Amino acid sequence: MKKEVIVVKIGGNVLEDPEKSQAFLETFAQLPNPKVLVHGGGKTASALSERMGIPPKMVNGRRITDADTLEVVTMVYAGLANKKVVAQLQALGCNALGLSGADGNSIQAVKRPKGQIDYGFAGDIKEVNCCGIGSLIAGGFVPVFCALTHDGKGQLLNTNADTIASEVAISLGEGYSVKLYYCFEKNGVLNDIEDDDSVIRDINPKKYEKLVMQGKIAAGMIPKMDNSFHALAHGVSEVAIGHVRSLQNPAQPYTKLSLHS
Ligand SMILES: Nc1ncnc2c1ncn2[C@@H]1O[C@H](COP(=O)(O)OP(=O)(O)O)[C@@H](O)[C@H]1O
Ligand SMILES: CC(=O)N[C@@H](CCC(=O)OP(=O)(O)O)C(=O)O
Repeated sequence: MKKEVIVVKIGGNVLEDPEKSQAFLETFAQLPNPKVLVHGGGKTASALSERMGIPPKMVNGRRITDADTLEVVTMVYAGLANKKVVAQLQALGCNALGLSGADGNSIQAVKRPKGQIDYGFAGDIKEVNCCGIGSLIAGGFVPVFCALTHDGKGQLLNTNADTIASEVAISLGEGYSVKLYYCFEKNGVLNDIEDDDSVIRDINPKKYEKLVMQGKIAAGMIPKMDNSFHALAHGVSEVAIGHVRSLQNPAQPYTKLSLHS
């Protein structure tokens, strides 16, 4: 039987709030090893970008990353956000090791080709170095990835953190039974976004399509769901979306994804 590993993604909405962030990190630190954390930071990047006089531009939930924006996101994701998370985890006794996709050649990507929209320095993942990540895990480290990849020719690229989480989970599937958990500020995928008690417990692609058509699933939830189904279709054993409470206590409601009804 394959050994289990959990890949957890935490978004910028939780990280921005010191109390929520601390509560999440305490729960994450208590999860058994092996484990991997992927964090976002989009909200902090947008705020710093504004302060620097570079108005953030998002299209379909993805950031248009021109050269100036790439500098901002590199400072925020690989610097401020990653190092804060790592230091807090260390304080909780979790041997976190902060990484961008360039470190240890962990995640290579290609610059997204210009289509109708030019996303600039945004990267589509080409290859995850599962051996490298596997040896860090085997060495007792807890890899903590930020939302940056590289193209192998010296160029850093901005890559959606939900996508990094699903691709890292898929690559680890070669050696492990992988659980992927998207943790965010709500209780799960909601039937009514205003009602945190309306968690949809199970979603398959057919139900997802219907919920999108009804306008019940929108915005940042769409890439999260697409990444979730992609991970399930490529060997990840279990994918869930929910609040940190359900990571701590599986009896709490959360959304479980499946490919079949
Ligand atoms: N049906 C839904 N249930 C829950 N959240 C939803 C739903 N539809 C859209 N959303 C939005 O998706 C967001 C989560 O995606 P995102 O902003 O990418 O989060 P994060 O980066 O924090 O992981 C929620 O904050 C919410 O506004
Ligand atoms: C290309 C692209 O859009 N990258 C994202 C990466 C950060 C991210 O995904 O952060 P959250 O998880 O907090 O949203 C961005 O710059 O916003």
